[in-house]
Amino acid sequence: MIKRPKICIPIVATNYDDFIEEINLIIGMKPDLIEWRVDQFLSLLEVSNLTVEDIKLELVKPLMYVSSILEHEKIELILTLRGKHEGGSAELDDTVRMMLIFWAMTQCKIQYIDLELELYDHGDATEKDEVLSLLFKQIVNEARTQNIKLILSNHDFTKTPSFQDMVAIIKRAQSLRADLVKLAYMPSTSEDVLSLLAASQYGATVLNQRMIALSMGEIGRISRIIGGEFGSEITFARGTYPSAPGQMSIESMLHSWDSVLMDEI
Ligand SMILES: O=C1C[C@@](O)(C(=O)O)C[C@@H](O)[C@@H]1O
Repeated sequence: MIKRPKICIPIVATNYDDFIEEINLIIGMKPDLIEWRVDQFLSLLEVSNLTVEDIKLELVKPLMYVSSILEHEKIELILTLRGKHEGGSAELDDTVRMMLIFWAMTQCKIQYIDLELELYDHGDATEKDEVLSLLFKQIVNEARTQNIKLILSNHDFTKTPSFQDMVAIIKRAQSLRADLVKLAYMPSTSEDVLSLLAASQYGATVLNQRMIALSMGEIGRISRIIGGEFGSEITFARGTYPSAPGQMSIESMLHSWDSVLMDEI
């Protein structure tokens, strides 16, 4: 029987009214998880002119709303405040971003936090890097204390790394105590999709690492349906708007699984 991963739908609203409308629509779609893309929510604000406290004020209402309504609906929440260099939408400094993530974790019930692995692994040891590494460790510790699952992620919207590079990324994230490692890449060829799935399976079976693996765009779409067979535990479907190229509606996803299962062997 084909293994179905959990389905996550992202909220990509850019203001509070749209946010409320979107979340209620998405709840009606009955996903297993909802990802709040906080970077999208902040994307129309001049965040570089705001203090961290100002940004917290913008976030507090939607944060309380999303966490309480999802707890009531028994849908899990992934909080993502992604950096620009990995496809995020807000012009936020990495340090501010990490401070906001940490703060959000202390405000309400969140089940998963998504952090780019790159936030920890970013080359030269400058003073700023040290601050970032410290904040990274604080977030990891807070996640442990509160039993929030830590997703360490890596994205590339232009290409797919080699199989060896993907395995190295999984091992690195594993050494930083990731609960789940997420790989999301754009393929140029179908071989890239195969490599991504192979890396996911290697992570899940050989490295014993919980995985999420997505190949984006049109060629990659198949990975969103069959990823479960290759160890990927969560797939992303489109809600009101997609948060990445290639996302399908939840109905198409369920339909594709049903049609494979219903056809007798
Ligand atoms: O990392 C991912 C996966 C994703 O990029 C996708 O390809 O569906 C969508 C993002 O919202 C999420 O954070």
